[in-house]
Amino acid sequence: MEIFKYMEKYDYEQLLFCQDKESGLKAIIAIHDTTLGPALGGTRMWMYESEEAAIEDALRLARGMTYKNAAAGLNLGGGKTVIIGDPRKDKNEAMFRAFGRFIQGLNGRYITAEDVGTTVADMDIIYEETDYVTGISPAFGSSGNPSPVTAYGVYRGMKAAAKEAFGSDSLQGKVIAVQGVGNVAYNLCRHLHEEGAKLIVTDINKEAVQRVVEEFGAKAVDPNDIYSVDCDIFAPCALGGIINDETIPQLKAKVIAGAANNQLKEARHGDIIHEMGIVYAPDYVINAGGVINVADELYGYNRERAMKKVEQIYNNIEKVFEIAKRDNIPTYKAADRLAEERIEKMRKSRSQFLQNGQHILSRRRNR
Ligand SMILES: NC(=O)c1ccc[n+]([C@@H]2O[C@H](COP(=O)([O-])OP(=O)(O)OC[C@H]3O[C@@H](n4cnc5c(N)ncnc54)[C@H](O)[C@@H]3O)[C@@H](O)[C@H]2O)c1
Ligand SMILES: CC(C)C[C@H](N)C(=O)O
Repeated sequence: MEIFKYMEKYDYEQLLFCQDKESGLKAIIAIHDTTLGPALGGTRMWMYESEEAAIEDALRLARGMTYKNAAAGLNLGGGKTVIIGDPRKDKNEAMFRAFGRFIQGLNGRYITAEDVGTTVADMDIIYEETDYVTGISPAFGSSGNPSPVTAYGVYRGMKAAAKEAFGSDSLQGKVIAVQGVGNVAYNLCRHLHEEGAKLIVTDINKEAVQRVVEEFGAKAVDPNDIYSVDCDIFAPCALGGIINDETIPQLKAKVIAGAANNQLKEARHGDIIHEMGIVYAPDYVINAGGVINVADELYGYNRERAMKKVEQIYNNIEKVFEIAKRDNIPTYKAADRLAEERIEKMRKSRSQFLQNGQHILSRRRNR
């Protein structure tokens, strides 16, 4: 992989390799763009097949956070970390403390939080070494696990997408196929069940499936069958890349709205579903609830204020649909336009000189 060539292509600012032999830490921090503010994005721990795969994932996810934060209206740039290792076996306290010191060394250019393979307990350890971490325990006056809030945002965005497709945002009686019923989707299923939706679910984890079957009366299907079930809405909440050449011909849903990051395998798949008349709620707009919630910690966490912002995901999805119609483009491109327009406006206004510009985190210290 030609790293500088790749960084230049998507205009990345910085890529850092962090190594600590004693604890086994091998982390890669990617900072994509800090035009809007410090880069905020989670830390993923995963058993990557190669170092190249880890670098690619860090870079791709960091850029995704730039767009997610911009489209959500946050004054934050985009970054992400990947730690190479098995989250079930390779974690230890010294590793997260060493990682916390590396973050501290960046002096606020990057702020971390949870992602796949990391937990609130891990963030609490990082917090021993640095202030630049969010998603820490409520015991510290913080926001805790972002997943239930992400789920609420997906629920709100799904309602906006239903309104676009069916003329009403009510999900009562709608058949919704949910792929993956982990941390986010379990909570999503609860909201959908409470509104009277009918759930069809799948997961490779049988216990997770059993829980939603028992608690929410969901019908279970095999993982390979979820794409072709008769449903109104398909909610991908497990993996990326699941909207692809193999799955698209199977889809019967009129709406795609779910939590998973990077749902389109390639951009052209967004064009194909657009041509088919499927209403697609772009992933990084609908799943921004978690980052909106943790970002509120930077102002001194207030749950009510954070949830009000998460409610706005409904309006953000509507905005995407408006841009798509205005410019006659698919919704995934409209989402990019929403984010890029905001970044460009700020880039221009930032050319003004500002003496003693305060860092966003200084507000947290002064409260
Ligand atoms: N947690 C958050 O706040 C958050 C925020 C934004 C985006 N996301 C994205 O949402 C998705 C879900 O996140 P999560 O925190 O719920 O993760 P999770 O690991 O708790 O849940 C994912 C579930 O998908 C299942 N799964 C994996 N492969 C599958 C397959 N082939 N078929 C069916 N099920 C499969 C897993 O067994 C697991 O139960 C991820 O893509 C994540 O990146 C999460
Ligand atoms: C900051 C985190 C809550 C980000 C979350 N993992 C996401 O992908 O949006």
